Amino acid sequence: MKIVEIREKTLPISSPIRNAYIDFSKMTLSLVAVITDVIRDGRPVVGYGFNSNGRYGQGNLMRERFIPRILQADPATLVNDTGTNLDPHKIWNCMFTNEKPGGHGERSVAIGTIDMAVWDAVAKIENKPLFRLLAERYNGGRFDRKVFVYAAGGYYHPGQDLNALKDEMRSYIDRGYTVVKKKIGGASLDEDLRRIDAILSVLGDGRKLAVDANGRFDMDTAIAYAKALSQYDLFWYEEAGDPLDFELQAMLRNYYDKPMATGENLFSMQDARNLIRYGGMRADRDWLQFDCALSYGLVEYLRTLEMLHQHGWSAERCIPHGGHQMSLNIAAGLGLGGNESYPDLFQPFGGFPDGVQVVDGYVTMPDLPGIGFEGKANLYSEMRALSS
Ligand SMILES: O=C([O-])CC(=O)C(=O)O
Ligand SMILES: [Mg+2]
Repeated sequence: MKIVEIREKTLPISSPIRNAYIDFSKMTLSLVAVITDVIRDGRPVVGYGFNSNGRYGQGNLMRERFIPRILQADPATLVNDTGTNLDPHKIWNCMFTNEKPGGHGERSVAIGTIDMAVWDAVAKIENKPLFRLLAERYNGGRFDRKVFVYAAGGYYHPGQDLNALKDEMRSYIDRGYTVVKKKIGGASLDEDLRRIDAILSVLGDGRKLAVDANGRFDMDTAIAYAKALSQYDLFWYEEAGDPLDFELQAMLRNYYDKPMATGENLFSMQDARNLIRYGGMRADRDWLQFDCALSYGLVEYLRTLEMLHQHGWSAERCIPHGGHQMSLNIAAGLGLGGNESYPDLFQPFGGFPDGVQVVDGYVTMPDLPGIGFEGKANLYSEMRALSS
């Protein structure tokens, strides 16, 4: 069997919101289809992938380097030993041919997106949900259909007053979420505290609220926020400083003993390892948000999980960024602590298969082959348009 074609289309996921660092008015993503010669129900098996919000579409890199490398390789070098399915690890090595180490950023997004589509195809060819396949291959068969999810929102919307912010947060709780997230650092500390107080008047408990600074703060500002946020007992304080400023992250623990989270902008196992080595993160309370779609895919994420294991970290401390069904499958199949979700943003890409409800902060994975995109009608219609 072999891959016959790989298509990419860059699509808008724009909205007028902003965090402390960027606005999303020009945000795009790459949608990828990996078309195989395996026929099921009269149609070729196609794997799909897309990159999460925050980095832009990567069609040029894919077309220049990664897609040609796969299509020019001898197909026999990209399949498993029995020749019955694709081997994501071999395909990853093929994509990474003639790439130097270090400098991860856009290339890791391009490879991560293709990797997602490859895993989707592999699980579809085995005719099972990806979370089951991952559990069988890498987790002694153990999976948990129930995955914790939290609602990420609380962006700076033009013209949104405190009452509208409260309504937004209430709507997440009404939809079954038990933890919500808001942005900080896009306003003054005083203004952010007013926003937090308003939200807590709805939630009633700091542990139901995470805050995310998107890497905006220098050391002094990160510490000032740490001191001010300490009063609330929050779910987490996320990405206070630059993602590669491990000293800032390590210093913060002297001012903030509640949970912190970071890692969504670390795009390789090596960068993740530096965070663990030098970032002062605490395995008993902090959270890691590495997002496979932005960081060389699941093949690399497996290396990251192995690295964490060697450093005494449980996979349960991982709650990936990105709000996609790929990480939902990884969470269910490999025992992560949960997954992000953006109930009203980045549609139709984010979210769950149709009919999947959030109940007491958890979703239950349905039995759809592959990642499960076919179960989300508005997403699947974009995917079909690319592959047909
Ligand atoms: O606003 C963003 O860039 C997304 C983000 O940080 C998150 O979901 O944690
Ligand atoms: Mg974030």
